[in-house]
Amino acid sequence: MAHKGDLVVIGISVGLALGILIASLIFFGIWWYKKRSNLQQCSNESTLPTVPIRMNGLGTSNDFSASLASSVTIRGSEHSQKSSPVSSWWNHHSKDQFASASGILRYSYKDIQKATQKFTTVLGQGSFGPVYKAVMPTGEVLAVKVLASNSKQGGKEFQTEISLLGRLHHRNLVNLLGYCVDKGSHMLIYQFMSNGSLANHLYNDEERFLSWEERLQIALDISHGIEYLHEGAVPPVIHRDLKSANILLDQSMRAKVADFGLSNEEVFDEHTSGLKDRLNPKCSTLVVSFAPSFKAGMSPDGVDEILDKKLVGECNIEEVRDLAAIAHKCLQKFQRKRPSIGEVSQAILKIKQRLLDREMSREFSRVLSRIEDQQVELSRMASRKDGD
Ligand SMILES: Nc1ncnc2c1ncn2[C@@H]1O[C@H](COP(=O)(O)OP(=O)(O)OP(=O)(O)O)[C@@H](O)[C@H]1O
Repeated sequence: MAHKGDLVVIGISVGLALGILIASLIFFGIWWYKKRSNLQQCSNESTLPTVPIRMNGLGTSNDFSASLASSVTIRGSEHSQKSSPVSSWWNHHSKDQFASASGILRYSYKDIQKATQKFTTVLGQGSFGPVYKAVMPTGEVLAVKVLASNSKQGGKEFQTEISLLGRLHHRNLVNLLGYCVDKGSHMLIYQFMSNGSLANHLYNDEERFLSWEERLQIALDISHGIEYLHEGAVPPVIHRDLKSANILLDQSMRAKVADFGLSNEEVFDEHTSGLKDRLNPKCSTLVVSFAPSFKAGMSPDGVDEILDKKLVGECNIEEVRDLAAIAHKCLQKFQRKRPSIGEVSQAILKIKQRLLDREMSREFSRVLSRIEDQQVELSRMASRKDGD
């Protein structure tokens, strides 16, 4: 017969064992429940929309899709995404489901028709098709590029522009804000650039004169935009149609690079030489800023001959020469002799810094001379008072 003390020990042990078992069951139950609800949440998120589709220019619909995410490479994301062909999303996903993971909104044909007053607000005409100004019911002003139905490369360009611009965001690039695929029309919707193209400002005498300071800033803006395309985008993007018509100016005359219709990611070949033809687009970056007729092979000393006549006497010729020297380097025949776009930006920044220093010392001497004038005036008043 068991001893009374033994029974107590056995009872406590059994109790402890049961307690541990129950605690483990509770712990396991909570863990399992949490895991299950996490999994459920993840599967819900993967089918959930990332971006609302705007309908009628007002609200948002519940028609969402994350489908583009697989075909769009966002900076810092896995390189493997690059292998998704641009056209695959177009062929394999319903148009109604398409929405970009990068915040591009979808508009209906009716929205755009209304916002462009039945397509009467023409801003210009490019090889892609006409561009219209659109005022949305919210007051937002946009630029709508309509893909001409007879455009040869239009369909492909349209796909390229959406997939490229959807993932490229920089203050010196004209951002794609939306698109419209409706009633057989394809449209791209961009931020509106109220001061139009740089080409217009350079070649149209009726446009306001661009000062040297503004031109230098425009060159810097362009080089920053291109630097982002070459060195910030993954994979890098080469514009391939960089010209003053594709540089647009905002209300503060700050420049943004536009029109990626001819951009082509295929120029990047990571297995061979990296960026093929790496520096070609850089050549035109600076040239537009001061001399419409700058030519390859021209010495930077010849800059006086090609300087925009409107700038003569209105700029610091040393700064002009320095900028010409950078442009000249960009036009070198051999690629290895040309600077990288990062070097170009740095070089322009230095010129801008000198310009700012010059402006500051000019302002300083202006203030000094004002103080001197006041001192003279004060001593004159003091001597007059002494005379009284
Ligand atoms: N986002 C915008 N904001 C304001 N105006 C614009 C905008 N985009 C284009 N435009 C105007 O529409 C015109 C045509 O633009 P588009 O980009 O279609 O052609 P392009 O660049 O002039 O020529 P191409 O297509 O041959 O390169 C531009 O010159 C500009 O005046």
